[in-house]
Amino acid sequence: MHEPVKHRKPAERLLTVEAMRRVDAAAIAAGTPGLTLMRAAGAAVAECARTLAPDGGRILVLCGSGNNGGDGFVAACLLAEGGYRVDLRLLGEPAALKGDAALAAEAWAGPIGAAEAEVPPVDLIIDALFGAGLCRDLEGTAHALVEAVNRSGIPVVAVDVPSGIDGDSGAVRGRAIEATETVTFVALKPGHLLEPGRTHCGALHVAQIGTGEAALAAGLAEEVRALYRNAPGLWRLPRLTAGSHKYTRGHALVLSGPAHRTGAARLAARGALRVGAGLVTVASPTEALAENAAHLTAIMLRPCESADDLDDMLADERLNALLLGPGLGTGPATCDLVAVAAGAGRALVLDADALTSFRSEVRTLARHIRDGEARAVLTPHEGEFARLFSGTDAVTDGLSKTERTARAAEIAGAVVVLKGADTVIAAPNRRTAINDHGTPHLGTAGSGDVLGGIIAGLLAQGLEPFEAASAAVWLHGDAGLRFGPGLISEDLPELLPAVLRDLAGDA
Ligand SMILES: NC(=O)C1=CN([C@@H]2O[C@H](COP(=O)(O)OP(=O)(O)OC[C@H]3O[C@@H](n4cnc5c(N)ncnc54)[C@H](O)[C@@H]3O)[C@@H](O)[C@H]2O)[C@H](O)CC1
Ligand SMILES: [K+]
Repeated sequence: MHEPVKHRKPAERLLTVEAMRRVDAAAIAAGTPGLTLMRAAGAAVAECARTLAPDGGRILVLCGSGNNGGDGFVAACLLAEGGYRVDLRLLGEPAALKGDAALAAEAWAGPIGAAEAEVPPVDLIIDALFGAGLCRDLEGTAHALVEAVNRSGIPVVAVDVPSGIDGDSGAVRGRAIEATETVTFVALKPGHLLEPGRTHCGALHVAQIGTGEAALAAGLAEEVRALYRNAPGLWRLPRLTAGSHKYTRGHALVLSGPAHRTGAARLAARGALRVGAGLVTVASPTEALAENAAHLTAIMLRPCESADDLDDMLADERLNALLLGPGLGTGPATCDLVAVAAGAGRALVLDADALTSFRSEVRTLARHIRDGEARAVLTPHEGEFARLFSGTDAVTDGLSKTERTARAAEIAGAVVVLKGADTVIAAPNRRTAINDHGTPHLGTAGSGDVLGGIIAGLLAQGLEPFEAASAAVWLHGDAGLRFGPGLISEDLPELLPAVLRDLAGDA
């Protein structure tokens, strides 16, 4: 059974590799020797190793020539002292060891073997080859050794980052260790949460190594954007008061597609209502009214044949959150509807067909949003993203998913939710959250429609776009985690009451 997340923790900031280096430097400048940090890092690795290896078991420690390797040497000393049979192998020449890593190596009394592309029969492997200093694809012996480790099926504890994973993007650089557990330091890096890095990490542990809050603040001070792990500490859901009633909880309007394509809008509308919008209306072409009416009860229905009809409807200022896209159909008519919706200056969610209709015309869409001062959230999956932002620098090769999403948000002048196993939410000011709270079972028809509705429902209740989008992605993921196999999108709105109850219970 999915355990409800205890929240009220402050938002978890992520550190880029560069920011981590600044944290290290600030701690050392404040008087903490680098070797002290390394000893604490190595001790955290050894502690994790003890939970995976049998007492007195055989442990292979693979060290690189940098400080990641230095952490490995420290862990090897502690494990050997603790009675484990440690086989330490170095990738590269001992002369290449410098600074703190060299000092850590000097403390190792055992033999230093040469790391080759083979793995002896051991109970556990510690991967201390490469960490934050990975700067190119693995090749040669390094590549072959990582392949051998992965083929061995032996449990692996990765130091800081699985070797071969880029700490900022989560990309695999040639080949990467498939770790059982990963011990990182001070804070998670984006690569620990972005795929495929997330999957390569296995269970994640963040160890504090004595850098201190002041060093963390110093490291974060120059961050070009605030990077977070999405969790309830990052946003606050609307709270009902005794005076709350349906007119104080906003009114979401969802545009429906034509007959036989109305289900997506209904899924979205149900999500908006379940997450707490006071009123939800589906605006539907006349020919689909009966089809929609047959399925709707608490959700109201209005005819809408054209952009003019929508314009007339939006004279009602109480319609404060709009969702266009699911099942709407692509083409000029949808572009006209989006232009009117954006021009009304409301909170606006654009998904699916509303995004595809502006393929490679994102600057036109951005102009509608800007001119209408709409508080917009775009929710593309990768395909819709590529089409919408084609021709812009948001789709430049080699960029991390966080960078692509932040650039897209700046270009669109809207919050962008780039959906996937690792969903990234970014605001035009580059504030970014990575969501790893979800399940592959959410990959089912209509799941994105429900997500759009949850965002619209939270916008209707007054949440700002970045918080509404981040909260909705997390709620959507939590609902999916409660159901698992057999999940279909119709289940998702009905799971929200339990999700909301558990969150409220933790207040
Ligand atoms: N506060 C902390 O987070 C601490 C982290 N520690 C550890 O330090 C490493 C980072 O150490 P660094 O020396 O900068 O780099 P690496 O050890 O990751 O890399 C070693 C070395 O390898 C070379 N290299 C890079 N890519 C390749 C490649 N594809 N093929 C071959 N060689 C490569 C490059 O020259 C690097 O310099 C961090 O991960 C933590 O584990 C501190 O120990 C404690 C504080
Ligand atoms: K590593």
